[in-house]
Amino acid sequence: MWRRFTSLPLFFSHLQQVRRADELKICQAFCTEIVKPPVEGESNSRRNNPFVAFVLGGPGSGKGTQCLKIAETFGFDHIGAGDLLRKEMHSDSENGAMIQKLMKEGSIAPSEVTVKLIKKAIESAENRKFLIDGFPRSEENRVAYERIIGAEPNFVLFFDCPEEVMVKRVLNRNEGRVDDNEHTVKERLKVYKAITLPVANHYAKKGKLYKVDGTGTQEEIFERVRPIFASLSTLDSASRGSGKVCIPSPYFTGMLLL
Ligand SMILES: Nc1ncnc2c1ncn2[C@@H]1O[C@H](COP(=O)(O)OP(=O)(O)OP(=O)(O)O)[C@@H](O)[C@H]1O
Ligand SMILES: O=c1ccn([C@@H]2O[C@H](COP(=O)(O)O)[C@@H](O)[C@H]2O)c(=O)[nH]1
Ligand SMILES: [Mg+2]
Repeated sequence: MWRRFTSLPLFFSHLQQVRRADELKICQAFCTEIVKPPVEGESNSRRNNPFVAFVLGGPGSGKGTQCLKIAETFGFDHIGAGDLLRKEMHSDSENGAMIQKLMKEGSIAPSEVTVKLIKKAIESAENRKFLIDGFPRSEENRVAYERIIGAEPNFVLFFDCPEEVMVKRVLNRNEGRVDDNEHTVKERLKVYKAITLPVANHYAKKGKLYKVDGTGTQEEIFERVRPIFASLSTLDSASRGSGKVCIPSPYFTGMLLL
């Protein structure tokens, strides 16, 4: 073995490499491995694979508010599924009336309509890092997205918030939304518990769900979110070339209780 090393420094550098490899294995055992976000100047194949974080939580849990902060701080594009549908509703689209009716009822639009709008938003963006806010709303949405886009999200951010807090926030929101009223919010909560929470559970089982306490001030919540995205940036530079990064698992809180 000594013959392989012509000098003592070379031998110690080999020992260091072995130690780093061992440390990496230990780190991987405690981490959720996700594909790292693309960086400028990368090869086309990596750039063509967008980095996607789904953002889920009940109505009024603060998804949109936090997405704006994440997008601004960490350079993501914010795609609000509900925003895309509202834009479609206010356009001359053939689906406008159907979307308005579903929104008023607190129901979910057909997957093909929503996924088509999301796909268009991803494809027309310069950026390759996306927050997809308020989607998927159902298992059917999830399956349609993964089939049409051809990939799972890199991870899922979930805002956990008590019902009474969410209802209060929705009823205080003053943006002229057709669904910001007591009747619709009650329907939306039913749909959320029955149809959307199973999607969050699906990703929790896969180790992709990061649950964040959605109570407190907007700033307090963002301080809980920040380390998740900060670890992506830090590990991105540390792992350049490997195509993978790890998010340390303290943020992973496992299954949601239904
Ligand atoms: N931490 C907070 N404390 C108090 N109000 C908040 C907080 N976060 C957001 N809000 C306000 O609550 C309302 C709902 O927030 P937001 O629109 O971000 O929720 P959402 O999860 O996107 O809801 P929806 O699913 O209905 O789109 C907004 O008026 C927002 O300004
Ligand atoms: O994937 C989606 C997202 C939204 N909707 C409909 O829009 C409203 C409002 O959505 P927000 O994300 O809260 O803005 C929602 O209640 C659904 O009716 C949808 O169908 N599919
Ligand atoms: Mg929203």
